[in-house]
Amino acid sequence: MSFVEYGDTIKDGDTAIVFLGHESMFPVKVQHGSKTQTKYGVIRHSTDLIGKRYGSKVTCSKGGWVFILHPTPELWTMNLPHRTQILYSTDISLITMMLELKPGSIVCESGTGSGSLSHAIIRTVAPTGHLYTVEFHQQRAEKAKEEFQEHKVEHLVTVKNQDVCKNGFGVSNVADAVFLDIPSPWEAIGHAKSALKIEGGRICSFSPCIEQVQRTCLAMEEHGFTEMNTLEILLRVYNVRTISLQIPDLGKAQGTAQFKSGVPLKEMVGHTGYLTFATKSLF
Ligand SMILES: C[S@@+](CC[C@H](N)C(=O)[O-])C[C@H]1O[C@@H](n2cnc3c(N)ncnc32)[C@H](O)[C@@H]1O
Repeated sequence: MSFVEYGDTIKDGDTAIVFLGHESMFPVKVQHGSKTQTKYGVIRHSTDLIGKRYGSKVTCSKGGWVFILHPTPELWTMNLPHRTQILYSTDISLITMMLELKPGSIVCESGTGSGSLSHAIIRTVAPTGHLYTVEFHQQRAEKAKEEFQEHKVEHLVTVKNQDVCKNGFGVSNVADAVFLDIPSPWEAIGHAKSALKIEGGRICSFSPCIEQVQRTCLAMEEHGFTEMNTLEILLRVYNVRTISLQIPDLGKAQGTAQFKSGVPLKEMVGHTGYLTFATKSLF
């Protein structure tokens, strides 16, 4: 198993996703001799997991069953241990598209945080690209490194434990794209410009507050970035329901009829943050 290559069977040392339902799943580190408790009973790694195919239905000790899924960056985002606020797949998908990331891209990111975005970037730029990710909190940087090793993507990522606003990304003129998710991104715009390729590239900064966006835009302008654009993405989820409606009284039919209808959820995830994109141009 690796987060960038699909493996058919579950192996000792893999990170697998135990899927109990859409609202209930968790990651598990597969280890010979280990056991995992679920509400359906125990899963014994040696007999129930190792050697089974990913996607298998596994019966737990109390007779209930779960699916064991191959990890993906999307599942990891939904299940990872939170050490910070994280970016979710809705924002990540826009970031990936607007930064024009693809296999082979070189990307700089700060801060690493819980590694949610990092895993998605790594999967996109594999097998020939690279992510340079900078995190000034020592334990977070170390934990991220450890997870990248466990997920067998360490050859695609370099973790640096330093302050990006003071020391930058540790690389010059190599990046196709730079992503910032830090409280004062305007202090890192100069370093982002130096990390980007001489001939140009894309930058994105994520900030929850509009005042941060204003300062970041001013800094981007000062450093000659162009095509500046700030977007906010809101996800509106619809439930498909069967509803009953009164039949209009046109003289014949009476009563109610049943229809399928798409009904938006009463509550939706609100503002996460503003995404400011810009281009480093040669001129
Ligand atoms: C909100 S989290 C990033 C979450 C990440 N995007 C994810 O999806 O998991 C922000 C991180 O930036 C780090 N950070 C803040 N300022 C920094 C700086 N100047 N240099 C490096 N890291 C910084 C924090 O320690 C924190 O871990």
